[in-house]
Amino acid sequence: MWLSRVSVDYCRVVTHAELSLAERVNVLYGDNASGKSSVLEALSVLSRGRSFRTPRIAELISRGETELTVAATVENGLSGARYPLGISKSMTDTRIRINHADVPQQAELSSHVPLTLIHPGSVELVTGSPTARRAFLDWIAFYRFADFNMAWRQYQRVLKQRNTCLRDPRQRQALPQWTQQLISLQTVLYRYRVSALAVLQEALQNTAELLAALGTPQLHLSSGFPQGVDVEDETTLQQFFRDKAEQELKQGFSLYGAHRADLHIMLDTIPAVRVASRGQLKILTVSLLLAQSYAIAETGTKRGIIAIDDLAAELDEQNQQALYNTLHTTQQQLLITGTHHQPLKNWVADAKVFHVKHGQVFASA
Ligand SMILES: Nc1ncnc2c1ncn2[C@@H]1O[C@H](COP(=O)(O)OP(=O)(O)OP(=O)(O)O)[C@@H](O)[C@H]1O
Repeated sequence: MWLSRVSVDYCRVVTHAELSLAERVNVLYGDNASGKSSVLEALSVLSRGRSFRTPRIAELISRGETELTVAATVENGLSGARYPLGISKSMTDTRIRINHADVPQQAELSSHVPLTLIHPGSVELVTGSPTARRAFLDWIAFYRFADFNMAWRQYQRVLKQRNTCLRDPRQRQALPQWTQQLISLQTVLYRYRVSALAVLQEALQNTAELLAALGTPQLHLSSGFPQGVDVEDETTLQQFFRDKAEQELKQGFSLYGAHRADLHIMLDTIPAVRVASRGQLKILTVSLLLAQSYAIAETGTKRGIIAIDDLAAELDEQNQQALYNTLHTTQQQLLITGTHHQPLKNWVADAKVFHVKHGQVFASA
């Protein structure tokens, strides 16, 4: 899938923009604060329902306005289908439309916009908390496995109920029931994540040039239980939760389970965050995110959308060249932003170029 047209209304400094995109490479250049990232944030809202810079929608809506809207035309390369979709978000309300019909859930919209975003803050994937890494892996599972989203949502619901039971003595009698449900879902989620990791590892081979100097990272999934606990064995988990009952009741929330899983990213058996330089962390992050995009794109049309905000940030010329070589061989639709300096020169030659100026977007001739 790729986007042939995108329109953005009232996203930060961008009050209105229309972009007629190229199927492969699109470059958005402009001065600092001109609105390049705002356009990518708008795409992030379309794909994931939120920005990559803030969880607060109020910060995203242009000052003085009450609602932002992002609309696009999706082209499905394989089936030849073309259809519009869009999302409007106010402080209190979200409206989603796909092919002229109202849709209640963001997940449905996300499934039509397989976007991977790479931005200067992305490095938190390696350096930050496990939350980002779980979401990273789950995003692959979401696109690759049809029933993953249902299982994931069910898990969130069960976890919430179980935490209420742990916290509130009046609800305590329902604890065994929610614990059992939580146990049943452990295996399901764990297996999805193991499969997502396998897909990711295979896709990572496509980023070999980028990783040449660094070596391929070792990726290990931890289940959210102490090492040695077999999450695929219900009896083991039942006994485990019985043993931990006192500890969990004391804390008042669920201390173990898929919501505590992590994807450990290692270089030569040491956590990457402890050995890699800042530039190397960036290379590693970019490789992982590209692999994520390839993993997602393997379904259906074998295409996805990759948006890279501020491509040049912290990459030396050799790594920029390696990134260029890597991306050049893929089928993905690319949106790349940067200031109009040296780093974009590689891309501009075969790209559709947009100039972003004071929140307006102009297609270059
Ligand atoms: N809610 C808002 N309404 C209007 N303008 C906003 C809002 N939030 C932020 N801005 C302004 O929008 C601009 C943000 O631009 P953006 O981050 O998209 O720029 P950019 O072209 O990516 O810049 P850079 O090259 O520096 O990364 C800033 O000037 C910021 O002050």
